[in-house]
Amino acid sequence: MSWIGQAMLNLNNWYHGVNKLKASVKKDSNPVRIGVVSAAAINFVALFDPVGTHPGATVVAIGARDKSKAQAQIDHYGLGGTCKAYGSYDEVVNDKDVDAVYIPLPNGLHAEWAIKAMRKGKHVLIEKSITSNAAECREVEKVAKETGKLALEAFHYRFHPAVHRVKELIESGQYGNPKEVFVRMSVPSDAMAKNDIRFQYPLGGGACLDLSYIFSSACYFACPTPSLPTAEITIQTATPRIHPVDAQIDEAIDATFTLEPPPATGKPAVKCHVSGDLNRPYVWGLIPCWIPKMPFARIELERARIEFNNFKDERGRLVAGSKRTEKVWTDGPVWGKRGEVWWSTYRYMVEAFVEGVKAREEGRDVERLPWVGLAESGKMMEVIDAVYERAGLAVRGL
Ligand SMILES: NC(=O)C1=CN([C@@H]2O[C@H](COP(=O)(O)OP(=O)(O)OC[C@H]3O[C@@H](n4cnc5c(N)ncnc54)[C@H](OP(=O)(O)O)[C@@H]3O)[C@@H](O)[C@H]2O)C=CC1
Ligand SMILES: O=C1OC[C@@H](O)[C@H](O)[C@H]1O
Repeated sequence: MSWIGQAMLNLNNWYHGVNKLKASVKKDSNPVRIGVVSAAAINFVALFDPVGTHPGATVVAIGARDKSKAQAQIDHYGLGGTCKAYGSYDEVVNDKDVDAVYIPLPNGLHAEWAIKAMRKGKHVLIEKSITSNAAECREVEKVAKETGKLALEAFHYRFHPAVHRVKELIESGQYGNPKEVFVRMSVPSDAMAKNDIRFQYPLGGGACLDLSYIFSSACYFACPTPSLPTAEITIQTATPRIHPVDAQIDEAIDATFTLEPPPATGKPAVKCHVSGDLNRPYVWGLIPCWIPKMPFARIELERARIEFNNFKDERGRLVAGSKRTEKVWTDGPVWGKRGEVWWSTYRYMVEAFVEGVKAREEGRDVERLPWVGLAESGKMMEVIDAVYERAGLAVRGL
């Protein structure tokens, strides 16, 4: 599945000449040294590519269950020289030359390895969904507090200036309060193997956890920041489409819920509708639906509608008010002056993570850094648990 993201990124990099630029990046004398647990398909897009243009970070170790797989990734992406291959995840979290660990494991293994890494003194960047369920997320939060380590869910879309601009338009009040939010995300038919990690219950499979952007973005747009962790969220409906070979797996999910911001915000409740599909059904049961559909968010306000196309991946896509289109690629209300037109959502995320790690190590506070706090990640896991319960499916990881 990650090959789609990789193809888009390669095109972007080719268009903007990013590969030449990577060759000329001079690393700082004290970069954040990142180790990776597993040779996951997403590693290039989410980490190797962004680190390639970041002077303050470097990838120093990859551990896979089979060492040759880690070595193959190092060779394939030209990380040799600075990056060690290990035949286990333990070796990565025990490596004293690793400052932070990126965790792109199946969702059901995130909590275990995030906790192990933090207990070994590492900061952690944890792929979405942060854990299998809310209880595990609370455990991650507890260990982050105990160890003083940073733990960040890799919700890359939240670091892009275009998303911040949409949020700014909503919160400015110029169009009134948000009333309804609709978010859709789907994957073309047959894009993933039948035994993909997303279709395995013991690994935390299912559309809710895999496409958790739909819950995260709907709630982010519906609730004034920073009150989301204390909003009242009530699931109205949750309709899964069950995977043909595993009755515990939601291959698709359609859910509605109301989000009531805390009374202190003075904001009214918002109706949310989210729809996620890991295997778009064949048209008339005959024709595979391979045409990519960009992730899409629509926010209905009292006096305008905002449509945000490709809200997840872009690179500054579009922000449309009632009758105009805005394109935002850099800077914005959260970053201030920062970024390049070719920075991916992941590049922005790595920018924030590295700055957060450096600040934590130096005992400094950072101002205005985009972030997804653990209280919010935990709240989203509560929503996903509740959707599973409402759908009559087991909460993952129990
Ligand atoms: N941010 C984004 O845009 C995206 C995020 N993701 C997230 O990244 C994570 C990984 O996804 P993706 O790269 O597509 O997945 P992959 O299947 O490519 O990678 C998962 C890795 O997990 C390891 N693993 C450990 N135990 C098991 C097991 N029992 N069965 C299978 N694999 C195991 C494997 O590591 P080893 O190398 O040791 O064999 C494998 O490389 C998920 O959390 C997913 O939600 C995925 C795609 C996009
Ligand atoms: O970006 C994504 O798109 C498709 C999903 O299966 C994947 O895990 C997700 O992060």
